[in-house]
Amino acid sequence: MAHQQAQFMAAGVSSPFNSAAQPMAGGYGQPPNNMQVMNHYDRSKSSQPSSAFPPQYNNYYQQQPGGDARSRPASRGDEEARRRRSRSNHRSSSRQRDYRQDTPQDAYNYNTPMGGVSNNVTPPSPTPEPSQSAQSQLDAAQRRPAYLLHRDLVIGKGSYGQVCIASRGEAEGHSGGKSGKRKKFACKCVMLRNDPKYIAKLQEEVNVLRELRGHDNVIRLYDVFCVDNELFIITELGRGGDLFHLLTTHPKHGVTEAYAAKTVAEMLSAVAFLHSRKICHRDLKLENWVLESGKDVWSPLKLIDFGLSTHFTPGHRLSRVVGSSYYVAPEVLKKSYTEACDLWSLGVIVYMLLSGAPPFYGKNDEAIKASIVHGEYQFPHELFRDVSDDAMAFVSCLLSYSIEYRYTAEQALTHPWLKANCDPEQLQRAKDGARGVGALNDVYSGDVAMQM
Ligand SMILES: Nc1ncnc2c1ncn2[C@@H]1O[C@H](COP(=O)(O)OP(=O)(O)OP(=O)(O)O)[C@@H](O)[C@H]1O
Repeated sequence: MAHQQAQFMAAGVSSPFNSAAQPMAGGYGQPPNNMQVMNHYDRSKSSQPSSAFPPQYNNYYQQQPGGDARSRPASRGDEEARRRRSRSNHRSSSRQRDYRQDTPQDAYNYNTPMGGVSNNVTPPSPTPEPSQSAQSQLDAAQRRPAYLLHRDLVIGKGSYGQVCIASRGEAEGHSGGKSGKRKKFACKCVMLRNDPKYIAKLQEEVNVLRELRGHDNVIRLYDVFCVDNELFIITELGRGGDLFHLLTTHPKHGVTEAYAAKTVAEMLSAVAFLHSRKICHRDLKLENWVLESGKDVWSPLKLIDFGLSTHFTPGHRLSRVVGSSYYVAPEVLKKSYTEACDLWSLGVIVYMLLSGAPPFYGKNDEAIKASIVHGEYQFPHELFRDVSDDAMAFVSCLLSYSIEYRYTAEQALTHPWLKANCDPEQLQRAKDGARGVGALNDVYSGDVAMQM
C-alpha cells in the first residue's frame, strides 16, 4: 500500500492511521506485476508465523479478573510485564483458528453439467473421469468459461482452497469498454469432495452470496461454475487487500477515529442488511473485509467469505460452534446463540481498529476461549490514550455480554459516536444500505449477470 499511502496524502486526504505514516506493503490497484501480488497476497495459513499477530500486535494487556471494563490505567511496570508475557504467548499461539464443526442442512442440487455456468454446486462424480481436454494441462493461466484464470496470481488462501485473480476481455467475448482493458475478478477455487455435507456448505455459501448481491459493502457475486471437480466462485475483486493486512502492516497501532467510524458504519450497513435477510455471517473478522480500491484506503469496504454463514429463523437459537479465535462471541462457545453474535465480533473488530490489539486473548485457543467466556475486558490507558470516551462507549454497546443489551446493527448505526465522526452523507448511505435501498435497485444487467 505504499502507493495507497502516497495517493491519499497527495490528494490531501487525511491519513487513517494514528501515527505518522510509513510506507506500507500491499494492495494491487496499479496493474500488478505478478511478483508483487504473490508477495503480498500469498498468505498461506500454513506458512503463517505461529504468532497470532505480527509483533506490533503484541502489546496485549493481561486480563484483570474482576476489573472494571473502563478501569485503571496500567502502571508502566505492569504494562512492561504484560507486554513480555504477551509477546512470548503469541509466539506459540495459533493464528485465527476456525471452529468449523458446521454442516448446513440445506438441500443441494446435482443437476448442473460439468463446466456449465450455474448457481448450483455440483459434487464430483464418484469415479472422476480422466482430464478431458488440453484445458486442464494449462498451468499458469487456464481458460475457463468466459474467464482467464491466473493461477499464479494468488491473493489469498483459506481452509477451503485458494483465491486467485481471474480476468476477462475481448478474447473471452466481453467488450473491454472504452479503455479496452481486461476486467479483473477474484476467483475462489475449491476442490470438490464427494461429501454431501461439504457440498451443502458450499451451496449455502453460493446461495447467500447471490441473495446479498447489490449491497455496496458486500462482495458481489458474478459467476459460479465447476470444471473437472473444481468449483470456481467468481466475485468482485477487493483491490486494496483485507483489513487485517492493512492494520498489521502499519508500524503503529490503530487507526484514527474518523477512519474507524467510516469503516464501522460500512460494516454495520452490511451486517444490518444480512440480518434483515435472515442471514448470520458467523465469521466476521478483519481478514474478511476487503477494500474496494488499491489506490484509496478510504474506498468502500466489502464483506467476503460467507463459508460459515447460515440462514436463521428469528426466535430460534443456533447451536453449532463456528467462528474464529478472538472474534467468536461467548454465547457461540456456549452453543446457544442468535445473529447477535455478529455484533459481538464487530465489537472486537472496532476495539482492534482503535487500539491495534484484541480485547480477549490468551496463550492458545483454549485460553482465548476461556477469556471470552469470562467476558471481562478493559480499555488500557496505553492503548486507548487518544481514543474518545464516546468511542469506548460504542465498543461497550457491542461487547455487551448479555445479548439483551447488545446493540443491533440498526441501533449501532444511530450511536452518537458515529454521528460525531462520520461524514453525514456517508452515514446516511450506510443507513440506507442497511435497509437494502441500493440492493433493491440491483437489476441483473449485463451478460455476466444474465448467466446467474
Ligand atoms: N473478493 C476478494 N477480493 C480480495 N481478496 C479476497 C477476495 N476473496 C478472498 N480474498 C482474500 O483471500 C483470503 C481467503 O479468502 P476466503 O476467506 O474467502 O477463503 P476461505 O477458504 O473461506 O478462508 P477462511 O479459512 O479464512 O475462512 C481472504 O482473507 C482475502 O485476503
